[in-house]
Amino acid sequence: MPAILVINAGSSSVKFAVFQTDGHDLREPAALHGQLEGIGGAPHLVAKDAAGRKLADDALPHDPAASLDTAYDTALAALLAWIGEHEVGFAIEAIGHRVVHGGPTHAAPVVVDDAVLAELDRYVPLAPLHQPHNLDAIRALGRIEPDAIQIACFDTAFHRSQPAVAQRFALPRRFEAAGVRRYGFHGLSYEYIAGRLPELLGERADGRVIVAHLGNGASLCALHGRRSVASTMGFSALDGLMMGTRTGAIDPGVLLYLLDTEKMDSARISRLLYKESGLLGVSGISADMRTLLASDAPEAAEAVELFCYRIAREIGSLAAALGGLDALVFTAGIGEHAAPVRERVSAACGWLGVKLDAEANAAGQLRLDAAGSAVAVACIPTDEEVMIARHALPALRVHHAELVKASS
Ligand SMILES: Nc1ncnc2c1ncn2[C@@H]1O[C@H](COP(=O)(O)OP(=O)(O)O)[C@@H](O)[C@H]1O
Ligand SMILES: CC(=O)OP(=O)(O)O
Ligand SMILES: [Mg+2]
Repeated sequence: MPAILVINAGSSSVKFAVFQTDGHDLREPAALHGQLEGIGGAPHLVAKDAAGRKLADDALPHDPAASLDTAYDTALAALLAWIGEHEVGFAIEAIGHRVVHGGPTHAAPVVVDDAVLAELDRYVPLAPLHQPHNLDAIRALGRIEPDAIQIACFDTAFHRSQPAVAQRFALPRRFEAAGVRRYGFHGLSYEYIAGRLPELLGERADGRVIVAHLGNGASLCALHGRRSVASTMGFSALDGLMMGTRTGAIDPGVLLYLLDTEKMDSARISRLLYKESGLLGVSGISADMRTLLASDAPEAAEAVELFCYRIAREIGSLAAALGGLDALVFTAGIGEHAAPVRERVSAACGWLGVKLDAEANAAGQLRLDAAGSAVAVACIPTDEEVMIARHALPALRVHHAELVKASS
């Protein structure tokens, strides 16, 4: 049975899914899906079938002395071997990857060859927490499965529909020409959510909608007509909301202070902004929302307070860009599971007409707005993997057609 393997590679984990293809169509949901965590440390594989039954919950063998490159190769090879053993008859036709940064050129998925890989390497400094791992996964699978077609699907692509004013910085124009502009991220997640809106919101789906993707990385996207019109993330995945370990938007004067007065170099500042700040930095306890919500420490409470405050302020900003608000949608790890965060953010957006149904919120239902709420509120589990597979299949067909044309 032909199939598409999807890889969503993070800094220390890889989410994966295998979708069967019937002729030209994708068979949903995924036949297999799961997560490989702890690469470079103690790798652990969890896999489930289409019905959600657990097929694996295993520690994988690892060599503590191995480099991260070797650890990635070993972990991905173990994953492929596991897929081969557990689903007899899958023939992986293509591998679809989430690649966080597609730069100014890529508004659609692309088949990866050496030239594309070299171009995507240039965006590593713009997304240092993600891009290297996305590209490592492509390289590792190129070594392990040299005949499979690999297709990159970009987090930035969905935002290319934004008006020029939303993508522009107030810098001299030569910087924009050099690619210094707002890109926006989490696009595969927003695209998936945009596709679910009609069934959940009816005619409001095409109205003014703000989606809050609150995971380890967090951002907001303003949708109108289910297209991205603005986002809180900009040039890099650092801008906008406070995140697990990232600052979000910060007064650029602070960076000058760190350089000039604290004498930090750029590598030190980068570590501070990407890895030591956010929920982790403010709480001094953890980057994990579950730990903070369960903690009695005042610092944990202050971190959660700031997280929610920043979201509410940025919702105000995007509502201004949209000229009002018809619906608010929560998604990703925190958005889907942390009812207290949804409650606080919604309460702070009361002035916009948001009124939450406390019981529906506590139960994590799909629709959360109370009777009489001027704004629809929803909680929709995101699915970046299915979005990647939906992009990869047509890209693969086009690639095959081009090969046939070239050889005739
Ligand atoms: N039950 C829960 N309650 C509160 N927060 C949760 C819960 N489950 C997951 N999370 C939060 O979700 C975050 C991860 O979200 P996820 O979307 O998986 O992130 P990423 O894909 O960026 O790694 C975790 O850091 C954790 O804080
Ligand atoms: C772009 C980004 O921040 O991604 P993630 O949420 O997976 O860290
Ligand atoms: Mg994520």
